[in-house]
Amino acid sequence: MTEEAHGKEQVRNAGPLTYRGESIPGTTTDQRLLDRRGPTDWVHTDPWRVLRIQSEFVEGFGLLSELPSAVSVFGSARIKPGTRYYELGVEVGAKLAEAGYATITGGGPGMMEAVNKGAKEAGGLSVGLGIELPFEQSLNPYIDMGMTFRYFFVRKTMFVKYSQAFVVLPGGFGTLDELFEAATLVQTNKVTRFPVVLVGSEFWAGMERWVRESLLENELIKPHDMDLVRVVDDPAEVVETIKKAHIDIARKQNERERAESAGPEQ
Ligand SMILES: CC(C)=CCNc1ncnc2c1ncn2[C@@H]1O[C@H](COP(=O)(O)O)[C@@H](O)[C@H]1O
Repeated sequence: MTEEAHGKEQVRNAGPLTYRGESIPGTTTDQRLLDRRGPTDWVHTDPWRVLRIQSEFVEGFGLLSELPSAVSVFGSARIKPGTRYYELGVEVGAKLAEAGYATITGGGPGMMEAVNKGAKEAGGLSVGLGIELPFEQSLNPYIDMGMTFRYFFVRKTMFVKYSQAFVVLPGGFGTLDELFEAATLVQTNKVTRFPVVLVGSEFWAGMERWVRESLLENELIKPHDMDLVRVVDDPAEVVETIKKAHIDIARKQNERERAESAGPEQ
C-alpha cells in the first residue's frame, strides 16, 4: 500500500485499488485480515470445504505431476512383518523399482509398508499417499515422497492419475474397494491405459470363482470383462504382465489412430 498527497488530496493505493479523499478506508487490508476475530462457523461449511478439497488437489498434483512412470500398489493394512504375504509385498516393491517404476502405495502399515520397503531398498522412488483416519497414524518410514490426504476421493484420483498400472496384493475391504474401482474405471473406459494385476492366485481364487459363477453366469458382466484383471504369483511376472499390457495397449491405440486417420471405408 502506498499513500501520498497529490496537492491537497490524499491518495491510497491498496494493491490494484486506488482510493482518494474521503473514500480512503480507516484501516488497511492487512489490518482487517490480521486483527479481526469473528464467528468461526464458516470453516465448517461446505463452500469452505470446497476450497480445502481444491487445495488438496493442488498439493497432490504439485507433488506427483513430475513423477516418472509409476505403479500403484494396494494391499492389507494389517499384514505383519515376517509373514509370507509381507515378504511378497517387499519382493513386488523391489521388482517394480528394478524395472524403473516409481511405486505408489497408501502410505500406511502392513502390505503398504512392505511394498514401500522393497521399492526403497532396491533403489526405487517410494511414494506414499496416506489418509487421515480417526486414529493416530503416520506414513510408514520407507517413503521418499508422501502426502496425507483428508479426503478419500481426492487421494483415489491421485492413484489413478499418476500411475500406469494397478497391482493388488492380498487385503480386505479397503483393498477390494480399490480393486473394483480400478476395474470399473477400465470397464467404462474412463481409463484406457492401464492393466490391473492381482498377486497371489491362491488368495484370489475364491473371488475369481464368485465373479465367474455369480456375475458372469447371471450376465452381470460380459465375458471380456473377465480379462480386465490378470492374476499372477511370481513378483517378476507382475512387471512382465504390466510391460506386455502396455505394449498391447499402445499397439491397439496406434491401430485405432491409423484407422481414424484413414477415414471411413468406401
Ligand atoms: C492398522 C490399520 C487398520 C491402519 C489403517 N491405515 C491405513 N493407512 C493408509 N491406507 C489405508 C489404511 N487402511 C486402509 N487403507 C487403504 O485401503 C487398503 C487397505 O485396506 P484393507 O486393509 O485391505 O482393508 C490400502 O491399499 C490403502 O490404500
